[in-house]
Order: sequence, then structure tokens, then C-alpha cells
Amino acid sequence: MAMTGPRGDTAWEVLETRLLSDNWARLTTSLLRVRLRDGTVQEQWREAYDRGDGACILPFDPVRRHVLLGRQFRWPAAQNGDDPFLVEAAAGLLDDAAPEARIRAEAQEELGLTLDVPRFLFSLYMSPGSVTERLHFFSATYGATDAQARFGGLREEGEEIEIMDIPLKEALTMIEDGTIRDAKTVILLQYAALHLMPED
Ligand SMILES: Nc1nc2c(ncn2[C@@H]2O[C@H](COP(=O)(O)OP(=O)(O)O[C@H]3O[C@H](CO)[C@@H](O)[C@H](O)[C@@H]3O)[C@@H](O)[C@H]2O)c(=O)[nH]1
Ligand SMILES: [Mg+2]
Repeated sequence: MAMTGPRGDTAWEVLETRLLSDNWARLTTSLLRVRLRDGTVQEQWREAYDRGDGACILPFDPVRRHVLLGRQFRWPAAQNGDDPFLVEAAAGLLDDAAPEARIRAEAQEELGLTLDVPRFLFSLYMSPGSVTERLHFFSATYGATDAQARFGGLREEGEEIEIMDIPLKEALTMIEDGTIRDAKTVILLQYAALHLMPED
């Protein structure tokens, strides 16, 4: 078999890949031949949805202990029968840009915020069972006078983002009561509570 994991785990090779959809993103299905540790060989069809990688950012104000988030409509949440207005950290697809350059542009477009120096935190797979995307996480500081816009997003792309300049404490409560339901946002808020603005 072509590929083997570094610890002697599953060996695998790709036998065939078929394109299922190439409209907004690329959806493919691939036939894999895998050999399990006990020597069993299996053939598995696996689909992967590829929109490229993304970047997201949590701007935080250490003076007021605030964070800057946005609330926007998300069709997949609506399709899932959920309230489609999600409170999220600003984020965007890389579209082949470098993560830091992309996150500077997104902060401007979605939050009306000119970033000073974004700090890279980590890169995570958000849904590794079916989505290829790796999301690059950043933080940056901002101040009360930097957060003046009430709405952000690119109108021509159908975006309308309500900007929320709120206390970290309130945002953490919104996780507990189910108002914040977006994984990247929960990760960033918990990171802020642990490392960026810990309680004394
Ligand atoms: N035509 C078309 N446009 C789409 C479609 N799906 C999304 N769009 C548009 O494509 C743009 C993508 O906006 P970005 O800000 O670049 O990305 P995002 O949707 O905010 O995605 C970010 O957040 C996701 C969810 O947390 C992340 O998964 C992703 O990595 C990224 O960081 C939006 O204007 C959106 O309306 C589609 O199926 N068709
Ligand atoms: Mg976005």
C-alpha cells in the first residue's frame, strides 16, 4: 500500500476519485483501499467537501474586557431546522491568500476593524470526517474607539453582519445558554478566558 501512518497504523491508497459536484465547492468521493492493523484489507468510498482553508479571529479589548463578534444568517443552520442567525468570530475562506493577509481583510470587511498585529494561535480541522478545511485561528487587540461600525459584510456577496462589541463575560454566558452555537467562536472565547483575559 502507498501510504502508512507514522506509528504503523492503517496503510491506505486511493484507487479512484470521482467528482460529484463542482459548483460552489468541490465534492468528491474516493475509493480507498485500507489495511487495518490486523491485516484486514477493506475498500471504502469516502466523500470530502473542499472549500479550501479558512481563517478566523477574535479581537479583544483588554481595557474593557470586551470581544468583537458578528451575527449573521447561515443557511446550513436553517436547513438543519435551527435558528439561522449565528453569533460568530469574524472568519473567511483564504481563496489562496496567506492566512494573516486574509484575516486582516476579513476584519476590515466584516467588522470595520483595522488590525494592528494579529497573533497566530493554532490551526484546526473543524469537521475532519467530511470537510477538508483547516481553519487558522488568530487574536488581536482593539480599543473602544476602533469598534464604531454597527454592520459589516460585503453587500454584493449577500452578507449583512451585525457587529457586537460585548463583554467577554456576556459572550461566555451566551455559550452556556445556547445563544452561541458556532465551534470556532466557542474555542476562541474559551481561549480568551484562559489565556488572553484571565480573571485575576
Ligand atoms: N454563490 C455562493 N456563494 C456562497 C455559497 N456559500 C457561501 N457563499 C458566500 O461566500 C462568501 C464566503 O464568505 P467568507 O466570509 O469568506 O466565509 P465564511 O462563510 O464566513 O466562512 C468562514 O466561516 C466558516 C464557518 O465558520 C468556516 O467554515 C470557514 O472556514 C470560514 O472561515 C459569503 O459571501 C457567502 O455568502 C454558495 O453555496 N454559493
Ligand atoms: Mg465570513
